[in-house]
Amino acid sequence: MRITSVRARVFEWKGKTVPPQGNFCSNAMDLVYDNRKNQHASGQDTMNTFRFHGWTVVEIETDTGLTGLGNVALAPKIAKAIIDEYLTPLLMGQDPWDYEYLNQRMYRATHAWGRKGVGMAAISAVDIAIWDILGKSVNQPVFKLLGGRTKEKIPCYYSKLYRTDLKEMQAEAQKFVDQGFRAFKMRFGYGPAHGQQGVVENLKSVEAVREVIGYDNDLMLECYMGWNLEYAKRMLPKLAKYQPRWLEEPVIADDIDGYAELSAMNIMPISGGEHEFSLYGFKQLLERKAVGVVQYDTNRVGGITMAHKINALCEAYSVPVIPHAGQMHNYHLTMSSLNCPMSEYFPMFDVEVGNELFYYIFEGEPVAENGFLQLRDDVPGLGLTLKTEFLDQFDIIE
Ligand SMILES: O=C(O)[C@H](O)[C@H](O)[C@@H](O)CO
Ligand SMILES: [Mg+2]
Repeated sequence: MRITSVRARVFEWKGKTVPPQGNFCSNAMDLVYDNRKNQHASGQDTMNTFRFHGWTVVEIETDTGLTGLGNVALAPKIAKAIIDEYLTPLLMGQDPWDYEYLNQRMYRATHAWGRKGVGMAAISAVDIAIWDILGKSVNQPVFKLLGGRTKEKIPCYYSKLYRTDLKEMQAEAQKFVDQGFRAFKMRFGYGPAHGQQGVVENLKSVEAVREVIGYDNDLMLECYMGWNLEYAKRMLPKLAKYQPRWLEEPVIADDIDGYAELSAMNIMPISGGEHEFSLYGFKQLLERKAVGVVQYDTNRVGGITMAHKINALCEAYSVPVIPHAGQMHNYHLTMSSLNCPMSEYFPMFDVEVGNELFYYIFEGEPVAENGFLQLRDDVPGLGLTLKTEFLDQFDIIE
């Protein structure tokens, strides 16, 4: 089998989006803008650089008539340029079954500038498309090529609960308790720039959500890189009584020592990884005991080939892997490893941050039932096709 074409298109959402309210989600930009209004000079909210309203879709064709689908959401236009300019020439005429060789070829060819961030995200999209082809070529779902079915079905956690009015957050939590979810991730709205008032607001929101979901359900807390070490050290003891399953990305991804210091406090597991890349990035996190839960995203970290290696590394360190975002490219990794206990799950909503956009582009994503997801044994490859229903709400950049 040989690769005959690589097509990368950017799907830019031009449909309705839900404008975030103030203090919607603490994030890495909070410390550098006017936070009293939770916005920066241009009047937009501080989360506005963390929007996923564009998505690059990769389609790889082979001489046997197969097409593989890949995707990347980080810096989609840049990812497309990297795929077109640097990766495609490395792939043409190659055998997709040489996926380790091809992953290494892309990783090493772009190593001078691409080993973190959008370089790895672009490689990820290509690698995911390659694995889609492999599954289709042997009429097996991708998870069967990675280790098979380790779970009858995949437990998943409801992920949203961005910081809004507390009653709204409680109503949202109740709605998904009623749908049978047993685990919930919420977002803080405040961080170091919001002072003691923000500390109080953060604690109020956790109290409010716990009040609804009780203590026989898991609660995870998302900071999205919006705190710093000093603030997190103050917050952890205050949060302990709420028994969170993990506290996510309290500091920026490069502050690995900060992660390690918070983990060493042993108050609650610290999770991270959605902004880390490559096998070596996770080797660092594990060796330095920075995280107690690893959350790479397969469409960022280097693709299925890289994620599969990281799954094995994490297993050796007894650190569970719960990939960022759910989505099919992650579900296959979770299904095929006993060290992946559950998946993140974003239900389909109106487009807000953009985690939901996946549903507007792809057909085939499993819908959670009673807090579980299912992957089918009889659907080859990733199990995705391109959706046509919302095409008119995208600008597509060829
Ligand atoms: O863990 C997550 O789901 C991510 O951090 C979200 O994609 C991001 O939107 C912040 O909630
Ligand atoms: Mg996160």
